[in-house]
Formats: sequence, structure tokens, C-alpha cells
Amino acid sequence: MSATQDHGGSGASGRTARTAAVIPAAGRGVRLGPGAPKALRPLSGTPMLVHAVRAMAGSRSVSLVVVVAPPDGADEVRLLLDAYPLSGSLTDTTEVVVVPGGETRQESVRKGLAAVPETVTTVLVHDAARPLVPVDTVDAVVAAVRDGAPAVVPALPLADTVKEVEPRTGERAGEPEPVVGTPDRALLRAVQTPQGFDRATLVAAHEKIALEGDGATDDAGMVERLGVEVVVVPGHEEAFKVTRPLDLVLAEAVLARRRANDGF
Ligand SMILES: Nc1ccn([C@@H]2O[C@H](COP(=O)(O)OP(=O)(O)OP(=O)(O)O)[C@@H](O)[C@H]2O)c(=O)n1
Ligand SMILES: C[C@](O)(CO)[C@H](O)COP(=O)(O)O
Repeated sequence: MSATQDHGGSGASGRTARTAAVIPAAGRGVRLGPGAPKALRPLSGTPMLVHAVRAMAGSRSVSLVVVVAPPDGADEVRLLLDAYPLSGSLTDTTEVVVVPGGETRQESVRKGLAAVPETVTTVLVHDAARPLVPVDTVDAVVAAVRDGAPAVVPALPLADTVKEVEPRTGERAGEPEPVVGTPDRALLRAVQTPQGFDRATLVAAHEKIALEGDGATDDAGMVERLGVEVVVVPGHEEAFKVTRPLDLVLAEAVLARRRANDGF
């Protein structure tokens, strides 16, 4: 099922430019441990997905949010989103659409992208699992796309040294893995979301990768395979991905810090 929620205004028409955000939220969250699908789990009493939708709608540029729900969970997600205000603003006019997702993140994004009208020129793809991305990071990505970059990723330098290893498989699984290299850390970046794209570029990238039967762990990686340049803008430490149980502790701490700061 797909449905539209217009939060108190004239839909997408209230915003000047056509930017849409696709939020893949169809994952199970296996690495987080047993429980509800990750996007529906609460952070300070509010589902992670709602935080992520608010983060996108908080950008004045974003007029449409497409939420990609678990394949059989679109109705439940629609009801959930309807139960939470999008933001504190009565003038908010962001449109929120819910569509069912697929078996992989890539398939979920492709299905979300299919719900983005052709009038949209800039598309953000943002993990529901990165609920706390600040609006300034979202705006910086949108601005870089509008300035002419076909693909933009927010990213941070690495804090750890990275080793390339030879994985042990089969009968040798579990044995220590030999190190085969140490890439120059200064040349590496840890990539976050929202990733921003010229719409036609992102559509072409997903079509190519689906045709070739390949996989990619992020959307910018698909665009790279088209031979199109991807550029990096500064990411933010609060845009981390909630992946493992300790990340929930960090997310609650970030929200507590925001509440404390708001109190001043
Ligand atoms: N079939 C899938 C798989 C993932 N995602 C989404 O892609 C984002 C990033 O994925 P990840 O953090 O890996 O989430 P999960 O796949 O849920 O995590 P895990 O691998 O631990 O199960 C998440 O917002 C997740 O909901 C999706 O929409 N559809
Ligand atoms: C898109 C992403 O968040 C960029 O860092 C990441 O690649 C998603 O990976 P996951 O394994 O699906 O969480």
C-alpha cells in the first residue's frame, strides 16, 4: 500500500525546489539483536524511523519523503507515522509516502525511487538507521547537488587504522586472518547518509546495477560504477548508523545532550 500524509499544508507545493528524500527502512536489524524491525524500535520513546523522517523534513529543501517499509509492513508503518507529528511546526508541508521495500537495501531504495515523481530533480537517500543526522548536514548535501555535483556523500575521516586481510573461510574459518595490507588512512573516509543525487543519475545507476545483477553497499558506489564523479562533503559524528546494541546507548546519550542543550 502507499499513502500520502500532508502535514497541515498544501503538500509539496509549499516548498520552492523539488527535493525528495528516500528513507530505506525495510531492514530487520539482525546485528541489533532480537526485537521489532530496527526502524520501528524506540529512541527516547519515539521510533527510530520517526526521528529519521523528522531529520529529512527538518530541511527546508525537502518537500517529499518516501519511506520504504518492510515488504509486508507498509500499512503498519503508515499508521505509525500518522500517530506522530512530523515536527513542532504547524506550517510544515512535507508530504510523506510509504511504499513496501525489498529483500536488500538496494532493492528497497530502487522501490522508493520508483515513487519519486519525475518533477523532482534532487534525491536524497537516507538510512532510517541514521536517525540523528543534523539538519545542517542534510542541507550541505542538498546544496552541493544543487551547485552541480551529480552525486554527494557526507563522510568523516577514520579514527582507526584499517587493515586489509585475507578472510579465512570453510575449514579455516575462525583462524587468525593474515594481514595483506594497510591502506593510507589519510586517503580513506567513512561514508554516511543522506547521500544526494541528481535524480536522473541515481535512476540510471540503479537501472545499471539491477540489469547487471550486481550489488553495492551504498548508492554512491553504484554511481561510481557509471563512471560519474562522486564528491564528499563533511559528515557529522551524530549521523552514525545504529547497527549494534552499543549504538543505541550512544543514540540515547546524544538525545539526552540535545534535550539538556535545549533547556538552556
Ligand atoms: N532489505 C533492506 C535492508 C536494509 N534496509 C535499510 O537500509 C538501512 C541500512 O541498513 P542496515 O543498517 O544494514 O539495516 P539492517 O539491514 O536492518 O541491519 P542488519 O544488517 O543488522 O540486519 C536501514 O535503514 C535499513 O532499514 C532496507 O530498507 N531494506
Ligand atoms: C549506506 C551506508 O550507510 C553508508 O555507510 C552503508 O553502506 C549501509 O551499510 P549496511 O551494511 O547496509 O548497514
